[in-house]
Amino acid sequence: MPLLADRAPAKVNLTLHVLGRRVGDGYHVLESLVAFAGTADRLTLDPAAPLGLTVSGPTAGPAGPTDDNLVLRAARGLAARVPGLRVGAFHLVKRLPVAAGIGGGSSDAAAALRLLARLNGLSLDHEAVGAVARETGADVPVCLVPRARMMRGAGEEIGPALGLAPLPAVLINPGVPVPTAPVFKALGLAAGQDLPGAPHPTIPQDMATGALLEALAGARNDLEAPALTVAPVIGDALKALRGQGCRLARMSGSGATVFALFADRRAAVRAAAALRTAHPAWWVAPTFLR
Ligand SMILES: C[C@](O)(CO)[C@H](O)COP(=O)(O)OP(=O)(O)OC[C@H]1O[C@@H](n2ccc(N)nc2=O)[C@H](O)[C@@H]1O
Ligand SMILES: Nc1ncnc2c1ncn2[C@@H]1O[C@H](COP(=O)(O)OP(=O)(O)OP(=O)(O)O)[C@@H](O)[C@H]1O
Repeated sequence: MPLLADRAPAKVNLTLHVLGRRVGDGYHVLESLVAFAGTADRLTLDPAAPLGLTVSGPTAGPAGPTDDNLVLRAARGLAARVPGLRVGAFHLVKRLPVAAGIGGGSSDAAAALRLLARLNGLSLDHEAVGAVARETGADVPVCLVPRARMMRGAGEEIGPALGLAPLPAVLINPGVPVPTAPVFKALGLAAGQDLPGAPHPTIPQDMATGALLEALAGARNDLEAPALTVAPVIGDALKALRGQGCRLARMSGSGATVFALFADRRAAVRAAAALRTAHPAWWVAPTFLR
């Protein structure tokens, strides 16, 4: 059987409202419009070999020990739940920045589940696939079918694909890894506490881009302020994007990656070139979000 291959695109939280913090597991309750970039890691699966993983690519080192990789955690989780599951040897080409708020590890795990589902003729709606996605990380369920949609709860409630027009964008990571847990902690919510704030705008199916941009302007990322206390360089990255004549600039997830939306692809490519010249050490990616 030939190699199976898939892409693991970067996840971008176009909005991220924190509604409060749950009693019990202490996870935060969110409402987030999530979209996916063209920029991606790449994952292959060789079904002729035993379960394993090799990693190459520019961010293979920062992704940490191979045995702890979310690709293997997801694969082992699915094998434990589905008797007789066919597995294989994965190879990950890691390009996305790590601990960056763009869910690279989550998207890799979701790609592993898609490849195993394909190899075994399983539907992505299979109960075991959903359960393993939730166990592997809060962002994994939304990455299973990477199309713009709403995410709620702690990440386990996934809305339908919204059919938005692709948004020309630039992603920037200023090179500082920002782990997720300390950013949520810096919000300072006690278990059971709500975070007051204007409600999330409704995003209907097939929303026109102009109306979407208006809705996005009226929304926010509640993790931006706490992330700025953890990594002040995020402020420099936002300022650099805003200097490029974008329609909207905001942080994704728990940072440090920030994104800007542009009127068209040419404007995004031009801004990316200028940002690379001004900040050669930053990761800069012009892309479409969809
Ligand atoms: C910030 C987001 O990226 C937005 O999409 C996600 O909510 C985080 O997703 P993730 O990195 O896959 O999160 P996990 O690896 O499951 O959790 C990392 C840590 O973040 C905190 N966490 C995560 C998700 C959530 N809804 N509330 C939380 O408080 C918890 O302290 C947890 O220990
Ligand atoms: N395939 C993987 N890619 C990246 N990191 C991985 C992977 N597997 C395990 N990890 C570990 O997971 C941690 C978080 O990595 P990741 O890049 O997914 O964070 P993130 O972009 O902040 O995610 P999120 O937006 O979901 O919070 C890293 O510290 C890394 O050691």
